[in-house]
Formats: sequence, C-alpha cells, structure tokens
Amino acid sequence: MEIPFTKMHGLGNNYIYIDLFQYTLAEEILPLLAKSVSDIHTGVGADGLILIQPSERSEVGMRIFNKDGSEGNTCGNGLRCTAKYAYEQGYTSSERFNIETKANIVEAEVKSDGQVTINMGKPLLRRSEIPMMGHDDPEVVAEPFPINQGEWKVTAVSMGNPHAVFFVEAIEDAPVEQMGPLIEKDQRFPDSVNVEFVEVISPQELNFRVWERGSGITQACGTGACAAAVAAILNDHAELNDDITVHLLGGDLVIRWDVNGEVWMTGGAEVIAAGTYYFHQTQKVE
Ligand SMILES: N[C@H](CCC[C@H](N)C(=O)O)C(=O)O
Repeated sequence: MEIPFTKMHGLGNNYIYIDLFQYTLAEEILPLLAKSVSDIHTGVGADGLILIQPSERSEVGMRIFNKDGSEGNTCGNGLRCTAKYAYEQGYTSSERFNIETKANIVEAEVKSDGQVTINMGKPLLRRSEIPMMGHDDPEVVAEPFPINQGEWKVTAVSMGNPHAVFFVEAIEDAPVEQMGPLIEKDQRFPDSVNVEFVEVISPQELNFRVWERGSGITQACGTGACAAAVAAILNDHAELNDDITVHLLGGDLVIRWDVNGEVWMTGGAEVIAAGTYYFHQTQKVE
C-alpha cells in the first residue's frame, strides 16, 4: 500500500498524520500500521499515528494510535498539529473550530503567530473516571502509592486519557525509565496510564517529564502537561486561572485551568516532512 502522510510535531512529540479527507484506510489495519510506520528502523519513525478525518459532530475529527498500536482517546500535541493542518488545508471555515476525538469535542484556535490554543475541556477527577482502582476518597490527590519499596504519592487526572502525576524535588532525578513502565502497567490502572513527574519551580512554572502509555518516553505530552497543571493546583502548588508554563524536554506549553473549570493549552505545531509510506502488512515490527 502506498500511503500519503505528513509528519508533524508538537514540542518534539511527533506523529505520522494521514489525511482521511483525501485517503481511505481499512479499520482492521490501523494498529499494525501504527506500529509499522512508527518503527524507527523499518518505518518512518514517530511516537505514533494520527488520523485526520471528517466528523459528523464537528468540522474535523482526530484519532490517535500510540507507537505500540494501542489507540489513545486524545492527544494534546496531536490536536495542535491537526488544527493547524486542517486550517491550512481549508477544511475549516475559520481559525476557530471544533475537533472531535474519541474522548470529547475540543475547541481549537490557530493563531496568527503560528501558535495553537486548544480548550481541552474539563478534567475528570473522580477515581472511577480516571479510571483507578481503590476504595478511598472519590478523587485521587496526593494518595500514597506504594511501589518498588518507595513511598510515592500520586495525583490522578483524566484529560480524556488517564494520567498519574508524581511531584519530585528535582526533575533531573525523576526515575522516568525505572518507574514509568512499572506504573504504566500497574494493575491499579485498569486502562493503563500515562505517567508524569513534575518539579514545581514556582506557582507559574513547572518542570516536567513523561512516560507515555503506549509510547514510552516522549519529548512532550500535551494532555500530560494539562494534567500536571491541574495536579499542581489540586496540591496547592499553583493557582486556578493563572498561566502556568510547563517546561517539557521539547519546549514549553502554557496551561491555564480557568474559573469555568476548563483547561486551555497553548503551544507550537510544526510540519517536519511529507511523503509516501510503502506499507507491507507482513512487515517485521520490533
Ligand atoms: N499516550 C497517550 C496518547 C498521546 C498523548 C500525548 N502524546 C499528548 O500530547 O497528549 C495515551 O495513550 O493516552
């Protein structure tokens, strides 16, 4: 199969985008296609696959598949790239429009300076909405999380996808590679989980690292940065309705959890390349 694609990134979190306004893909090949095209050795190389597609409920739809072929519900960096691409392709009537994901419908604004703002909607904070096992408080804020003999405290936030946020003294000491995969697959998270480590610099500034569900360490995670800002406010490290700059490996995002309870994310979105992917369904994938 010869599949036209565009490779884009948001703060280094890069995906292979396929435009289903122009092309058709069979549903059953998507997980294997995601693994295949993401492979750095035998594919194009990316953190996963994103489909930009028509939607009945908004002007544009987006689906995201992680590097391991698992389908995510939403993707913050992916939403900014999808918004910019759809606007530039003329799929939308103005620079402000809605994007439907598996999780929800969000509002996008492509700004004249090239930045993109997404209203990510309200975070889900009830244990059952994360989802996370346990019978304690209905929400998970600084809850003891024993793992690997360490005494950790977790704050769990869903942005339509699950996040486990841990605060650390110094981001350079965050055990991302050691703890990330353990927590990702911990049985307390029945749908698995994205894992974030956050150092509070000030109420307006966070340092951030992530182990993503289905993709491992990435340069950035937009929904994760939103979850980190929400967790910082829930733990009294930051304020509602304040711009919080989150420093990720790939750059900065500005997050605001406003007085209406909605989370706004602003950041970049860049095209890296465009081309044709020669997909062989029997391709060896690591
Ligand atoms: N790994 C995530 C999807 C990608 C999210 C991330 N890349 C972002 O920018 O939000 C999940 O399975 O929920």
